[in-house]
Amino acid sequence: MQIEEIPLKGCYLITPEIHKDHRGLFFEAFNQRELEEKLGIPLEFVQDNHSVSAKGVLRGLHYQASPYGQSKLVRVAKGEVLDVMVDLRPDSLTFGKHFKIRLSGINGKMIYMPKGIAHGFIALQDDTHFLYKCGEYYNKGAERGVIFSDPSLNIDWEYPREEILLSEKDLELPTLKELGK
Ligand SMILES: Cc1cn([C@H]2C[C@H](O)[C@@H](COP(=O)(O)OP(=O)(O)O[C@H]3O[C@@H](C)C(=O)[C@@H](O)[C@H]3O)O2)c(=O)[nH]c1=O
Repeated sequence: MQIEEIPLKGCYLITPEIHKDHRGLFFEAFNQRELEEKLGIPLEFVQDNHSVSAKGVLRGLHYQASPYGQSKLVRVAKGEVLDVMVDLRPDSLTFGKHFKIRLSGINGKMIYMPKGIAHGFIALQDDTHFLYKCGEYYNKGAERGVIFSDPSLNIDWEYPREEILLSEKDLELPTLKELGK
């Protein structure tokens, strides 16, 4: 697997080695020992999540409040997304900045993000399967989010606004300013 640090400190792009043959392909989606060695940090994931989205579904931007923050290792098993991370760590040099990347079942790319990052994605194909490991359990009371269209974040979702599908919860998320951040 290849690892590159992306412009948000502590976030990494992971490209697995994909073995193709006449039957199809094979790759290691998670190898704790190798990933810990390459990232230089201990990893302890306690929950695996799997969501399925239709084209145009936008989930985000989500995080859990301290002390329930979640590191995440995210990937797409089928379909494609534009994945977006926003740095909400108050002491970070890249606070308020975002990074986006296309993840797909074809490119197999993954992102590791530490806690303190708000995360979201838009599905670019129907029946997109998004899989992720979390370093902390889901905690309903600690769920937080920032509205995807926050003008101060200025994220180009590269998708027509009128075709974006959101949950009612995500439609009502606050801006960073409203959160007092
Ligand atoms: C996230 C989550 C949701 N749920 C439940 C709550 C709700 O009834 C249903 C759907 O939840 P949501 O609408 O919050 O699902 P979703 O919008 O897919 O939320 C996810 O979005 C992406 C971008 C993330 O990064 C994740 O951390 C998570 O916040 O599933 C769990 O049981 N466990 C979980 O870990």
